[in-house]
Amino acid sequence: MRRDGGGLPVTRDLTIAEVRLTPILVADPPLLNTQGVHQPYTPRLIVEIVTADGVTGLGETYGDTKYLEPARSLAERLIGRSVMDVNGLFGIDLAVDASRVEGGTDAGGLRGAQTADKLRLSVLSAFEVACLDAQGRALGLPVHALLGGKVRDAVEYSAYLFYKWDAHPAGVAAEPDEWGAALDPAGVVEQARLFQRRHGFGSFKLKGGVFPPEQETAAVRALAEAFPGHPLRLDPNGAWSVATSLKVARELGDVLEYLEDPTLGTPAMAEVAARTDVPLATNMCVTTFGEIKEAFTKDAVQVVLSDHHYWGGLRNTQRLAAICAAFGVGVSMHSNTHLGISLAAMTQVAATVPGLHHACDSHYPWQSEDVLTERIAFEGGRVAVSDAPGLGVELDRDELARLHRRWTDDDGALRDRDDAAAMRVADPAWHTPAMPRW
Ligand SMILES: O=C([O-])C(=O)C[C@H](O)[C@@H](O)C(=O)[O-]
Ligand SMILES: [Mg+2]
Repeated sequence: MRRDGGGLPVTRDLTIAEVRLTPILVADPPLLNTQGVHQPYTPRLIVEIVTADGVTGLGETYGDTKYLEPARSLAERLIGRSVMDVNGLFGIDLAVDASRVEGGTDAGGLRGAQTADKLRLSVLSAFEVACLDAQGRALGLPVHALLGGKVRDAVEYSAYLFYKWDAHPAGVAAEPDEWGAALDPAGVVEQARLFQRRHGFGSFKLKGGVFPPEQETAAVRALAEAFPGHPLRLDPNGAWSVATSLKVARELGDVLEYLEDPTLGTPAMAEVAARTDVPLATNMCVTTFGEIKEAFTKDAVQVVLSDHHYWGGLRNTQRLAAICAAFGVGVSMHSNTHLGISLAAMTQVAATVPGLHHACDSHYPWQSEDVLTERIAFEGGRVAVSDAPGLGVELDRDELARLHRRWTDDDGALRDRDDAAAMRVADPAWHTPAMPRW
């Protein structure tokens, strides 16, 4: 218990008095993936949980409409509960509209199967993080201490390379983009050099599934020549058949740290894994606890990329890491257009995971806008683990208001991320590709 200067216990009223939900639209460059291209602005939801004596905890999650509806219902039901009652939070019967999700895939297929429970957890995770942040601020402890303590002082991230255009299509309102185009091996290497110069990253992941595999293989070869000995990954988001996956694994086996989701679904991943020594990583076929058994018993994946948003928060991320350790499966982190609150949360939990042997993914360098008073810095590709109370970040209210105004001003076209629709602006004939594409 904290004590005041005279040694007396300080009592805190940790009852939740207010919950503020702020949907925002943040700038996103024209990054290409197998579904299409990123919209010029992407939705996020910022959660603030305020205690009776004025401590505010921050959380962040996906901001599409399907997340906002359950978030609003949850926010109302939290008033009067304690920020300490995180187990109780997960026990709240949070009804989500299953018809919106069941049988579908997440983000047009980039994040695996969508289920009502995964949607529920993706919402709850932001509230869990906000509760932990509030607890930490109230108790004067960093979130990692609330999670059992850090086992490292810095968390390594990888450069997340994308094929990209130099700008969004003509006529589309967008923020200036200083990265330039990357549409061939030379462009990819140039982008990697920029990432290394700006942030010191030592490992590189290329988002693939955009061009035929020969072109992407050539880009990874060019990276291997430019950065000899550095860990490299290629992630086509399931765009390849088993045969194509095996061909790429043969051609790049000597330079790849792992291949990420070369093909769709656990059975196909297991087939690939059985016939190559290249480790397979996933943020698509193992995205929920229910998917673990089949994948691990079939030895379909060797690395799971956790994402605290859809796995249901920081404590579930620790549980996932423990299960992976028991099965000898590696663990790392998936990332998706998140801002600094989530990067701080990822860093706090990653600091507590003992067997984290792979650099985590982060889109953060692509996000030119943030809602923090101070951006989080990568030094030598690492984020220092904050020991400040809570997540160790502060909200920039003016920026939050500005990005929220962008959301309210939007006619609804951008409030639900749709990479295929964004691609149709440039190519009206574009449709979501049938998988496997190659
Ligand atoms: O598979 C992955 O690593 C991702 O899903 C990350 C993102 O969705 C990425 O593909 C994107 O945003 O285009
Ligand atoms: Mg992936």
